[in-house]
Formats: sequence, structure tokens, C-alpha cells
Amino acid sequence: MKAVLSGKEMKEFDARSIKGYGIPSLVLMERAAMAVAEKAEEILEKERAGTVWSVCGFGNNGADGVAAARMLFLKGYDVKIVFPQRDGKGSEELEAQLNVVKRLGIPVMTAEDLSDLVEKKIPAQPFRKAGERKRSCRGVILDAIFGIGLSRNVEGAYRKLIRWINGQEDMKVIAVDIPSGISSDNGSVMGDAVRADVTVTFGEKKLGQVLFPGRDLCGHLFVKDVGFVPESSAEREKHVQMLDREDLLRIPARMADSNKGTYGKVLVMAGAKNMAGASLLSARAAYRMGAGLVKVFTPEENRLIVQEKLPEAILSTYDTKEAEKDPENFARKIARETEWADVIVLGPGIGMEDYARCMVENVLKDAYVPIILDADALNLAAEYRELTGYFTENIIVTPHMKEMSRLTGIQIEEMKENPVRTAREFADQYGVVCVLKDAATVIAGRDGKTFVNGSGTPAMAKGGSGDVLTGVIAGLVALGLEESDAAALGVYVHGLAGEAAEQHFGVHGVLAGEIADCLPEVYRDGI
Ligand SMILES: NC(=O)C1=CN([C@@H]2O[C@H](COP(=O)(O)OP(=O)(O)OC[C@H]3O[C@@H](n4cnc5c(N)ncnc54)[C@H](O)[C@@H]3O)[C@@H](O)[C@H]2O)[C@@H](O)CC1
Ligand SMILES: [K+]
Repeated sequence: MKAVLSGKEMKEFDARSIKGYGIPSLVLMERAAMAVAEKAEEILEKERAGTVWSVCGFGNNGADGVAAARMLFLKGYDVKIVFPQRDGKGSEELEAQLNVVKRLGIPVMTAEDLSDLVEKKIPAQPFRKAGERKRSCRGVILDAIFGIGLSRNVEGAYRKLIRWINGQEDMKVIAVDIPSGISSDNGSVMGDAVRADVTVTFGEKKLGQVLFPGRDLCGHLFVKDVGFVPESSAEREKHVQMLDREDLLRIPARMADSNKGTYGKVLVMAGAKNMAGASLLSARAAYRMGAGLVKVFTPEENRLIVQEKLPEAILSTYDTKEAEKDPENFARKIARETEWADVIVLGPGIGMEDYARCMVENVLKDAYVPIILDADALNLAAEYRELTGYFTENIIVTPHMKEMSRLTGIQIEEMKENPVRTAREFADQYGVVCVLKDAATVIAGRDGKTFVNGSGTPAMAKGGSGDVLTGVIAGLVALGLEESDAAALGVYVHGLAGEAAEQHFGVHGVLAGEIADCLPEVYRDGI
């Protein structure tokens, strides 16, 4: 698990080492610049290229760029430094770095001096992996215009330079700390931004590098230690966290003397009339994740298909007409089922009929085991607001952006601007665990624990993959994980399984069921 910091948190982290412990700022900067220069040299050697443009702003990000340019110049590369304009007031560190390069005679120029000032907006990069876009490479551009100090939208000469960088098709772009123009707090593009092939960042990851579109614009991200004094583990836990492969070790082991009862009973309440798919995907994923027993509760019409496609599942069916006619009897049936369960998945494909609302209400009212509330259960809660009155700490909600918008009334664009805050506020307001699904899913858990997920692939952007996720989380709860941990680890494992499925079927070809079937590859071979 690794901490991910906002711009403000990173500034405090910086200041702690410099002011708190007395490590000179220029010492940290020297190591930061060295990490950038090493990455540049690696690329230049591989590409047999010799040109370096270091494009710098007037803060310490620019100072990093000037220091790295000096190091590459001393190695014999053909180096030029570019500033947006002549008259910018530089930081103290920048002035110190510029004094050195002036004495060394490294050319320093401005945007106006660039003969080929071709401006290009952020180029699209369809279906290519980060760093793969450039076929020929004449050299390297160091993007050191803005780092974590970007405080407003970019315009004027800054914007021109950012677009100039994006227009250099035959140069690899290394972003110093973060691509210029990306907000380090939320990954948004502030006016315009650099598309980097590689980003070298210092100390810790920033939120802007793990949330989209910033995550995409970073290219390959390298985190380098430059000598900051580390925080205590209690301090680290206060930041947003990102899971990594070591966290797979937290999936409980299977004991030699166990039986199916040892690994929990999952009740999947899903699928409307003739819509068995959602229940099958969720149930399959729960079994694949390791749950001992999975029961599907679904309309009678789905009996044959469930038995045929997943004979391992226990089946309990209901008559939808009876359920509508006699809600009290339906409620008693539901109570019997929920009593059996250790964890419940509620909602995928159940529809918006009255009996579905009755089911959601009764489960929320009477069940005290963890409940994963998804899809139509969330849409019903959005439509019948009184259902949110039952939200308590045993509930994990898993809305995608549209469902979250229905639940909260907040526009999708606004939520995308700050998904961490959106998920956190919802979780705190209702006391639930909130999994806000998107390309970078945010998990807001108990005790302020917040996670951003780093696994996954666009191959998973397909119908049914959310149903699989509910089963994965339920499976982990059944194995004994606490709800916040099950949600965060479940999202991570689900993403890894999607990546594994992409290896087999390609980015376009993956089916949701295949994500479920690739789960064992993740925890069997993944650590
Ligand atoms: N000693 C340190 O504090 C270290 C800092 N480091 C570097 O320092 C960077 C942070 O430096 P700073 O805090 O100076 O910030 P930046 O260098 O990211 O940028 C701040 C400068 O840009 C200006 N600015 C902000 N938004 C603008 C806009 N839209 N248009 C025009 N000007 C704008 C600010 O007024 C300020 O002059 C990090 O990203 C990292 O690269 C690293 O060297 C590691 C050590
Ligand atoms: K930068």
C-alpha cells in the first residue's frame, strides 16, 4: 500500500524535511534533478539521440529542469533551456541554478526564439500504451514549466510552450514531477497540459497522477526517493492510499482442515424476470474469489439458466406476481434467506418494480450482515429517498458516476472534478463504505480510510463488469475481510483480473464473465 498526496500535502511534506529537519532545499533539488537526468540519459542512449530541450517555468519545478539540463550538458549532450518569457521573477533556487548554467555557457532562450513554434493541443492517444507513441526519436524534452505549484489555468506564453511540447512528434517528453498543466490535486487539465511519455516524480505519488486525465497524461510514472524524511506510519495512513501487489497477501489463506462452511455464505439477490445474467456474473465471481457457498435469489423464470450455467450455486426463486400480490409473505421469504447469509449482494439487474423496492427495503431493514448495494438497488434508493434512511455501517454502496449522480443530485462533471471528495462525503454522510466506480475508482471506507484504485484497463468498460465486482467484494467479505478492506482489495483484484483477461482476449474482446474467470490467475500468480 502506498500513500498518494494532494499538492498541499506534498508541500507540507517538503516543508517538513526542509524547515522541520533542516535538509537544504538545494540538496533535495539536486537529487530530484539527478533522477530526471538519469531517466533522460537512459532514453537518449536507447534512442541514440543527443538533443535535450529543458522547458522551464519560474518556480522550483523550473529550477529542477535547469539543474537537470546542467547535468546532461556536463555529460556532453546538446542542451538548450527555454523559458516562457524573459522577465519572469524566479524562485531563489531557480536563480541559484541559473547562475551556474550562465557560467557554463548553456544557451538560455525564450518561447519567442523558437523557430518552429507549432502549437498542438493535447494529442489523443487511442489504444496505445503509455510511452509507445513515438516511432523516431531525435531527443528529449524536459517539461519543467509547472509542478505542484500550479495555481491557476495556464494561458499566454505558458500555453504556447505547452502546445509546442505536444507538437514535437520526434522528441520524448519527460515531465518533471507532473506534466505541466495538470492539477496535482485531482488530475484535471487546467487550461492545457503536456502529454508526457515519462513522468519522474519525487518522494510520493500525487493524486493528479492517479486520477484521470492526469494519469493518462503522465505516461510511465516513476517515483524517486530524493531524501525526504519519511512520515510515521500513523501519519502516512491519513493520506489517500493505493494498493499494490503486496496487498494480495491480505487475501486470507485456505486452511487444510476447512470445509465449505469455513469460507462464508454469500446471498446474491439479483436478476429480474428472464434477466439472469447479472446474478450469474456476481455469483460466479463470489465463488471464483473463494466464497464457500453462494446462493442465488432470483425470479422463478431464471431457474433453468442459473442451474445450467452455474450448477455450483444454491438456488432460491420467487414468483414476481405473488411477490406483488402478497408483500408480507414475500418479506417473510426474504427474511429467511437473509438470515442464512454472511454477506448479501443486493441489486444487480433486479429492475425497478414494486416487488424489487419491497425486497430492497426489507433487506435493508432486517439484515445486519454486510450488504453490497449495487445497480437497481441504488436507483431505487435514488427514486424512493426513504430507503437511504436505512443506510448504516454494514452497507457498501458501489455506484458508477451516473448512479452516484442520481443518488446525490450532483452533476457528473462536478463529481469528476473531485471524485475523492465526492466518495468521502457520501461515505461520511451515511456512515457507509462508498465505492465510486470510474476508470480510477475511489473507495471511501471506515475511519476516514480512502483509496484510489490503480489497476484495470479500458477492456473492462463493458456491461456486466460491475456485477462481477459485487461478487468479488462479497467473496472477500465471506473470506473474513472487514468491509472497507474488502471493498478496496476487491476493486484492486477486479482490475487485475481485467488486465489478465485483456492479455487473453485483447482490449476490445473481453467479456465480463471472463474477468470473473481470470480472478484465480491474479491471486495464484500475481504476488
Ligand atoms: N526543495 C523543494 O521544495 C523541492 C521542490 N521540488 C520541485 O519544486 C516543485 C514545486 O515548486 P514550486 O512550489 O515553486 O511550484 P512550481 O514550480 O510548480 O510553480 C510555481 C510557480 O509558477 C507560478 N504559477 C502557478 N500557476 C501559474 C500559471 N497558471 N501561470 C503562470 N504562472 C503560474 C507561481 O506563481 C510560481 O512562480 C515541485 O513540483 C518539484 O518539481 C523538487 O525539487 C524537490 C525538492
Ligand atoms: K512539470
